[in-house]
Amino acid sequence: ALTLPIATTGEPILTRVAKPVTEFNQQLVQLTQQMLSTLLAAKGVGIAAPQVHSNMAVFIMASHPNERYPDAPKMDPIVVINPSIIEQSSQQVIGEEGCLSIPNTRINIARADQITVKYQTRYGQWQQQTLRGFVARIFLHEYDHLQGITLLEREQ
Ligand SMILES: O=C(CSC(=O)[C@H](Cc1ccccc1)CC(F)(F)F)c1ccccc1
Ligand SMILES: [Zn+2]
Repeated sequence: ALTLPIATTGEPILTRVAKPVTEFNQQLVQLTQQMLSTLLAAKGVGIAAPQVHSNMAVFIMASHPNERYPDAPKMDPIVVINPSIIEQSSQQVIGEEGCLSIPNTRINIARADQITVKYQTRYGQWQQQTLRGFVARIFLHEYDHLQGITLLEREQ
């Protein structure tokens, strides 16, 4: 099967800091393919490597309209590797989030509405982008996973 088991709350992998990717090889391409099929099968809008028991600094964002965010942009999945956050707006927005690793849970989280980020593509090319709204929210949610942080640690 192309999908991978998803780690759930209590599994140590979810609390560890992910390691930077240094080898942009076929193994990495395969991991991103398996993460994508796992994400699509779970009907999520994002997934991070630690959630599929890999400690690599990799995640995928795949925004699409959903009942919580009906006007969410429909976008092609983006593979994000070795991300960093360059700037975050002081303006925050509270929004409801879910997590594939915390089943049947919805938590309201305050996040910066606009962020400037830097990351590498699956081919190792550096990208710098400004993200807003729901896509910024997904990025920050997945970025947290790479720091070993989940919604439960963010909940007020
Ligand atoms: O599609 C989901 C399912 S949960 C999901 O896609 C997580 C990503 C996410 C959901 C909502 C806001 C930000 C990120 C996936 C995770 F946990 F693996 F990262 C969704 C849930 C609540 C609000 C909007 C969408
Ligand atoms: Zn999550």
